[in-house]
Amino acid sequence: MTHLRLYMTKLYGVNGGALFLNIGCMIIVSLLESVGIYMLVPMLAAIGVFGGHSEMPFLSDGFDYFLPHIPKSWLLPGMLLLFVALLTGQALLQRYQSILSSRIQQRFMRSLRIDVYTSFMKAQWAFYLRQRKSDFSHVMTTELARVSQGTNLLLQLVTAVMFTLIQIALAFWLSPSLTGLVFVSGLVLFVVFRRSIRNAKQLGDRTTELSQVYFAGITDHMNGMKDIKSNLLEAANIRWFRSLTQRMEDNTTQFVRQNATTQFFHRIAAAIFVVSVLFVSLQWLHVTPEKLIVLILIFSRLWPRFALIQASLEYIMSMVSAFESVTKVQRECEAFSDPSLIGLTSSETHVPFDLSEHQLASVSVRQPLSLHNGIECTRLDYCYEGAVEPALRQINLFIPARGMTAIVGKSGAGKSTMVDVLMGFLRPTSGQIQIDGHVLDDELLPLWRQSFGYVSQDPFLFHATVRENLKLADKDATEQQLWEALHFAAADHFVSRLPEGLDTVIGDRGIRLSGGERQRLVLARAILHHPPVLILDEATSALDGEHEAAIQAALERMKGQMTLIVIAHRLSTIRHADQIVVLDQGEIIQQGNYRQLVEEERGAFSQLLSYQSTVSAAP
Ligand SMILES: Nc1ncnc2c1ncn2[C@@H]1O[C@H](COP(=O)(O)OP(=O)(O)OP(=O)(O)O)[C@@H](O)[C@H]1O
Repeated sequence: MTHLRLYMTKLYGVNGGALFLNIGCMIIVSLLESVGIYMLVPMLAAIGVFGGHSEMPFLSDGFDYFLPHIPKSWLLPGMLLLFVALLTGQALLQRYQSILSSRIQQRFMRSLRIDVYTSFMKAQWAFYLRQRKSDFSHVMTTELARVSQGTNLLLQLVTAVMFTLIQIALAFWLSPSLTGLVFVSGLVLFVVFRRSIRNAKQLGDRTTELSQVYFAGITDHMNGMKDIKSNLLEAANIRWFRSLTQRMEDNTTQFVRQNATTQFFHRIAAAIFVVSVLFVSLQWLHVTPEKLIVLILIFSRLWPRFALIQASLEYIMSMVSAFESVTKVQRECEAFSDPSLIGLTSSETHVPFDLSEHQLASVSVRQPLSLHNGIECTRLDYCYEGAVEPALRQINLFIPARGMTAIVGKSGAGKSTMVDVLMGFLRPTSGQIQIDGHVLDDELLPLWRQSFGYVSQDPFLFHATVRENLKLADKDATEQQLWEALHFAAADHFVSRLPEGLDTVIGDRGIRLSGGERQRLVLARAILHHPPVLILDEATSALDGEHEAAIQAALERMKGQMTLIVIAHRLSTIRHADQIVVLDQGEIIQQGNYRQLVEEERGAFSQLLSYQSTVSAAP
């Protein structure tokens, strides 16, 4: 119920007055429909079915007053014309109301999509370490689609309820006792089937769970296709997929079976009910034939609405689960909101979900810090959530501006964690980082985030052209600047050989390029906006000797202009670093330049070097 209330509040928050306008239109459409039904009586009277006289309320007086004044030959055409005019008016209004309903639904969905997507974007990196990425795709696609369907049904439900209430009022006016009877029967049916609404919610929860597993599974399998193929896991995966889709099929069938059963009982009840109405009206209540015609017309239209209300409620309850999972993810994201993206909070805008272009531009324009002295880490600790041992402990380190600092160590030593903490993606558990003497806090973080370029071990490229991928870093970069950056990253030769040069579309995540080519493109992108700090996390691991030497030479040239922080497994690449920091189990165990560290023969660095030379000398 809390989620249903939240949902309604949001629906109203986004659409405001349009919701009331929609309800107003629904009331008028329902009223016009009732008048249409009611007009059948004078029409039938005009044909002479009731002998030219009617006992219907209002109409009897009307007939007595108007009929003598209207020429008989005009009566039927006049009535028919009025009937057509009425139905045309109703159809026009209904058209308007359908469009309005759709706009309400679309506007609400857009708002919800933007809210959820914005909260994903605003979440801190630490949040993504805890979550399966497929859960986000699942929420953004399947769950939001279910909420959209639910919203449509909700609006239909409101229409059905409006129609029902107005028709009941009309029926009550014609025959209170008969209407009372029908109303009580409707309520009894509703109470009898209340359980099925509760069941629908449970089935909806299970649908959410199953589709989450489905989504996570196919995402993992697509990402790990090479491993699946190389380990002959195809058959096992097909078996898993069959079993899961079987459960999904059973769940949906169970829901539809329940819904169909409810509908079945409603239909049986409708048949019994029409017969009973006829019997009770004629035998005991002595209802006149014209009233009976109108009442049967009303009730025969009303009863399917009862059934529709019941069916819609079941569907809506199953959709509430989807809304629940959307709001859950959104709340979790908000709990991990990144303070450096505070500009994306749009509560002060007129339309809360709609960030203006200006706001978006203001948070995406880079205004980097210029680093003068350096970055100082003092007694820095970092422990991952749920981990027993800290990944970084008591790190005291000064990274001088415009120099090259290399971080090395065995696998799992804490190098990537160190870089993530330096970038402000992970907040230290204790200790602090100072940038030119200023503590890296929530206030400084937005500026700091604009001040570095980063190339990861697993560089990311979008399914777009080379040009579009590069321009993500600087949308105003000129052709010359693009080629300069490519040249710096030793990528100009291979890009110029691509079929359409800069305008060649590279595949999904750059899959059509080799690992080394991807790394070089991402490096070109990172330096395009001339960041004061450039962080390379194993950024040259996939390069061959020739290209690595080209990048080394370029980095050499950059020394003195920007601060370089490099994580490298291949120790030959950091020969010219100003300082090398050796990490082991999250601690700094050695520090100095290449020559100093090599001279410490029993030191960790010399050991790392000897492992590497043994490996590279092995036959
Ligand atoms: N998301 C995480 N949750 C929990 N522990 C983590 C997480 N990421 C890393 N760790 C742990 O933190 C420690 C340091 O990991 P980190 O990735 O920083 O090492 P690394 O030196 O970069 O290793 P590699 O050279 O293999 O990339 C490791 O023990 C690792 O298991």
